[in-house]
Amino acid sequence: MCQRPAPMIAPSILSADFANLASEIAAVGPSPVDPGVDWVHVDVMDNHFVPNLTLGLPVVESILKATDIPIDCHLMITDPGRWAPGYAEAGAYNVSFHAEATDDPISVARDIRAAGGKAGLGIKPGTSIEPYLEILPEFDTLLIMSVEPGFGGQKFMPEVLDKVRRLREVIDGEQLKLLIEIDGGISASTIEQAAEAGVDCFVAGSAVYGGDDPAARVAELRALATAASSAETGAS
Ligand SMILES: O=C(CO)[C@@H](O)[C@H](O)COP(=O)(O)O
Repeated sequence: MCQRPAPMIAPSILSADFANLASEIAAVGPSPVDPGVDWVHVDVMDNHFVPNLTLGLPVVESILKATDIPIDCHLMITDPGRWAPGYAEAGAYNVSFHAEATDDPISVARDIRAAGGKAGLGIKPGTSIEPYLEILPEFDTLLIMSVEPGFGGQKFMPEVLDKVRRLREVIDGEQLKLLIEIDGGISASTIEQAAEAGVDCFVAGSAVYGGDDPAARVAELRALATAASSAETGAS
């Protein structure tokens, strides 16, 4: 048992109204029900790495001008070495690319950090984290996918929590400064088990933007994650 930082909530705008991104992001900012989300999660998909197409750097640049909330870019693209540093240069706080998309994750991570961003490594549900454990210090975030990347609104895959537990053990044992982020199917019914397994940052798309009160949904998720995480670590 050890104390961990308060759980972070990162709404995914994949489920927001793309014609009104500035107001959709403002809707999860500080409000009477919640202090405001920790990160806004932006899914960049290229229709090559995943069978879907979303948005790219020009839209991220506009989002960065529209909000002060740190932007968490999740690149579901081939050739991240070519594109990822540009998102960090533009001002994205965290830039995650996929382990399955490159043979040289260390170089990509170093280029993101050199461009001023935090570096994240995305891991698909079927990918083992074992080969990556020895390069964890190269990263600031490990993004564990709990659905197959590509679409919002899919069912949470609880089996990926074994990877979260393993990571938690290594991070705590080696006292690494690394956040575990989970993405896919996170809702009021699944967030507690993810928090108990050791997740730090929770991405939620449809659970936040699928209803008519995103701030209330964020507050609910935050309360559930905080209670479950505190029970697990023994924090009061
Ligand atoms: O990266 C992805 C999907 O590939 C996610 O960020 C989704 O946006 C999560 O959506 P929900 O599962 O929370 O609806």
